[in-house]
This record gives sequence, structure tokens and C-alpha cells, in this order.
Amino acid sequence: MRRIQEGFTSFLLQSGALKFGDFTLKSGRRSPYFINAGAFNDGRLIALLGEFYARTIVQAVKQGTLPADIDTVFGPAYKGIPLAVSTAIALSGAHGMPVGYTFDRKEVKDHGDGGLMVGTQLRDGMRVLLVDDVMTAGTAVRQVVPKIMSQAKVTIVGLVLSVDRMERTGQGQGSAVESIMDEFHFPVISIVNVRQIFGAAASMKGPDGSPILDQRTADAARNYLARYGA
Ligand SMILES: O=P(O)(O)OC[C@H]1O[C@H](OP(=O)(O)OP(=O)(O)O)[C@H](O)[C@@H]1O
Ligand SMILES: O=C(O)c1cc(=O)[nH]c(=O)[nH]1
Repeated sequence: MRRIQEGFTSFLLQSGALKFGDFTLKSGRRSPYFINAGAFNDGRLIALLGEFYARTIVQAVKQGTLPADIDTVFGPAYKGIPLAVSTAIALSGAHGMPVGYTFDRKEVKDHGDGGLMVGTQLRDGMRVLLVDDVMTAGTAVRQVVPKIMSQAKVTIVGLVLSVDRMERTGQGQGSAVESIMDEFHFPVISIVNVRQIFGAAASMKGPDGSPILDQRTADAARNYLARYGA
């Protein structure tokens, strides 16, 4: 797994998906780093991303954390949509795990095909695997789970993320990921977490041989995690 984590950190940096600066998050927190899944904006990058998800899922199936018989991969709109599609392509192709893909509309469509969901329609008894890019406070997941369950009696078998930001949500010490696992009783697996990203990036050099992480960025990240990290 360590090789996946280092490879994925390089991928985040090279694609420009991992940015350093000053970002206001959905939770209102101001973060010195940000993962922008919108940077996976061409066929090669999104195919590579889908392959990282597929390899993580296959590994979790081998370890018994996820079941092998997943019916559909669900990505919450909007940025979850290309994740679900690229993961379904990678699983169904090279990994021999045929699955559907599903995503929600943010608004219900009342003409044509209509409905709230696009792709494989959810039916009672299906096993659904959620994918999303990052988790900070867990709000996106808390919003989408009831939406899924309003469609059919499915089992959500787990959630796979690109990055667990490992942030505390309330006064307690636990992370948002831990709260979601307690609340919904499914495993949450991340390709990489924020501490692994900074651990791997610390020894990486740019094309000109200079360190990827300058001291100021490393200090800002450390301070942010000391304040908000689980
Ligand atoms: O754990 P949380 O605090 O919910 O934060 C993380 C979520 O926020 C972002 O989505 P956003 O709602 O901005 O939607 P988008 O996919 O339409 O950009 C991101 O894609 C995650 O889904
Ligand atoms: O918490 C968020 O809003 C958030 C954090 C992050 O790193 N990336 C993102 O798209 N959203």
C-alpha cells in the first residue's frame, strides 16, 4: 500500500490537484492546502485516477474489507461523477470486476427520462459502493446517503476516497471519517491520508532538484493539523 500512497501523492502533485495556498473550505475552515479533483480534466488523468481507485478497491476486496459482488459504484454530484464512471471502467476492464455506475442529479428532472439518479438505477437488494474525492467534515456523505436510501433498499458496502483530510469535526478527538463509519456502519477507505501526503512529499524534489515542499508550506500544514487534525 505504501507504494500506492507515494505514487498517488506524486500523481496529485503532477496533475496540479494538490495545491498550497489559502483556501476556504465548505466547513468554513481556512486551509493551507486543497485537493481539487477538477484538475483531473482529461482522458489520461481521469483514467489514471480510476485505476488508483480500482486498485484500492481490489486490495480491499482481497483483505475482506469490501465484498467482491458490488452492483454499482455511486459518485455524488458533481465531482463524484467522473470518479464513479472512471472507477467502473477500470474495475470492469483490467480488473475483471463488472460493475455499474450511478450518480445523482442535484435537481430532479421532470421530463424525458426524468428521475433523480443517472446510470444504473438503484433497486432493492443492490450493493452500492460510494466514491468521493475528499472528506473534511463528512457533510457531503451525510447528504447523499438519505438520497440513495430514498430510491431503494440498497446496502452501502463502503466509501472510497482519494484523500482523508483527517479532520476533527466537533469537540472530540475522532475524525470525520471515524464519525461516518460509526454513524453508517460501512468502511471508509482512502487511497491516501493527509499525513501520508505530507510524509511522502517531504522527500520529493521538483524538476529543478528543489524540494516540492518549502518550509513555510510544511509549517502551515503542521499548524493547521495541530488545530484541526484528528
Ligand atoms: O466532507 P465535507 O465537509 O462534505 O467536504 C468534502 C466535500 O466537499 C466537496 O464537494 P462540494 O460539496 O463542494 O461539491 P462539488 O462536488 O459539486 O464540487 C468535495 O468534493 C467533497 O464531496
Ligand atoms: O472541505 C472542502 O470543502 C474541500 C477540501 C478539499 O481539499 N477539496 C475540496 O474539494 N473540498
